[in-house]
Amino acid sequence: MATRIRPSSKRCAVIGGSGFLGRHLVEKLLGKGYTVSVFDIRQSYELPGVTFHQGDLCDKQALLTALQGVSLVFHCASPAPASDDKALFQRVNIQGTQTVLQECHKIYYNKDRLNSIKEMLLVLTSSASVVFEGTDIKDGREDLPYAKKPIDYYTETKIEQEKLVLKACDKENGLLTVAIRPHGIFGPRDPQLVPILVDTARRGKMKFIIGDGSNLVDFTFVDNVVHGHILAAESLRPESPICGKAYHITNDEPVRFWDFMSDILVGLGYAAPRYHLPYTLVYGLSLLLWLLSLLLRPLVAFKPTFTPMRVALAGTHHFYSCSRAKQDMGYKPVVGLKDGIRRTVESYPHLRHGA
Ligand SMILES: NC(=O)C1=CN([C@@H]2O[C@H](COP(=O)(O)OP(=O)(O)OC[C@H]3O[C@@H](n4cnc5c(N)ncnc54)[C@H](O)[C@@H]3O)[C@@H](O)[C@H]2O)C=CC1
Ligand SMILES: CC(C)=CCC[C@@H](C)[C@H]1CC[C@H]2C3=C(CC[C@]12C)[C@@]1(C)CCC(=O)C[C@@H]1CC3
Repeated sequence: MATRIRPSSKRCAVIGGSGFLGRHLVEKLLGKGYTVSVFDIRQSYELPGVTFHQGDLCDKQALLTALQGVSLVFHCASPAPASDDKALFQRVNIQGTQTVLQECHKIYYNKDRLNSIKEMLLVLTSSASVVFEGTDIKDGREDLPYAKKPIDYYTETKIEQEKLVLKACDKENGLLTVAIRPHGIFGPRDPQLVPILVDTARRGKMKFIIGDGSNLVDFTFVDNVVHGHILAAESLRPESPICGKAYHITNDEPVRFWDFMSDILVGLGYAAPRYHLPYTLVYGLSLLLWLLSLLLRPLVAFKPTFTPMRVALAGTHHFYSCSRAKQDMGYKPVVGLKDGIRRTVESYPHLRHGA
């Protein structure tokens, strides 16, 4: 019979802990004296103080094993937004999240009183994009309605996932939940932003600015996102105002999308984009390409670089207010944007021009 592990407030689980954000979160938690169970479909590193459980989020038994002895769960697993596999998003983000909620309930109810879990705490990594429909958002607050026409399957399922988690918050039944909505996470080891940007530059496609280049966007250094998650976890108590709510976590320094991209590109030795293209033209073309890729899918598989979502992200304003997080949990970014960009650029020597 498996040994029962007594839960401790310094033991937690990170679902998706092998990923970019997950690993940064795990490292910070270890530094704060937590021991961590990582649950992920892959194992990408080893660290003292971390127990790895390799498995799929939808596998109840595997998940239950990983959550033994834990009363704090961070859920930051998701398929990559670049995928267009609708079934995968539904399975992982919706069914997988339902499984997480069920297993959290099970841990709470199956506790023999010796375990003395007061509450199960669940911190979900949602996304500020749950309110983004492809049009400008300026200083958006958490009370903006969810996107009625989500721009892709990723966004569609992140909305459902957040609704499920917030609705499950139930003080009477010992499950406390909160959702963190980061935006544009960047930093060392990010598999998306810098690699996509550099790849686009290396293919000679980073010459153009979509629109007039004045659109303001939030980019959030990964340490700030981690800080927001840990603050949320440590503030999550039955009497706390954060129970069952969503919180924007950003760098709180909106920046022109194209200035941010140029700073990274120039920092890595590439030329900044210079020529302007009209936004509506590029967006229209991206829609056409996307439709074409769907129609031709049975014959040829091609993935357009310029998806409608990416063009919308590159050509509109989308920045969010963090005043709710500041007020309810004392959030303040710990790393400024300039410093974050410098640290990020330095962490990618292999992506420098000519490397
Ligand atoms: N990167 C960004 O800019 C933003 C990310 N987010 C959210 O942050 C979270 C983390 O994102 P990243 O670290 O950037 O992504 P990532 O792709 O680096 O990490 C996700 C992790 O989830 C794991 N995973 C995927 N499917 C799984 C499954 N079926 N069972 C178990 N594990 C599974 C992956 O193996 C991976 O390690 C995601 O929920 C994402 O939606 C939200 C806003 C912005
Ligand atoms: C703010 C935010 C939510 C960022 C998320 C990260 C990615 C969606 C971006 C990271 C690199 C970006 C990028 C483009 C679109 C958005 C990203 C993928 C372009 C494809 C937009 C059109 C171009 O001219 C090239 C860009 C390359 C980098």
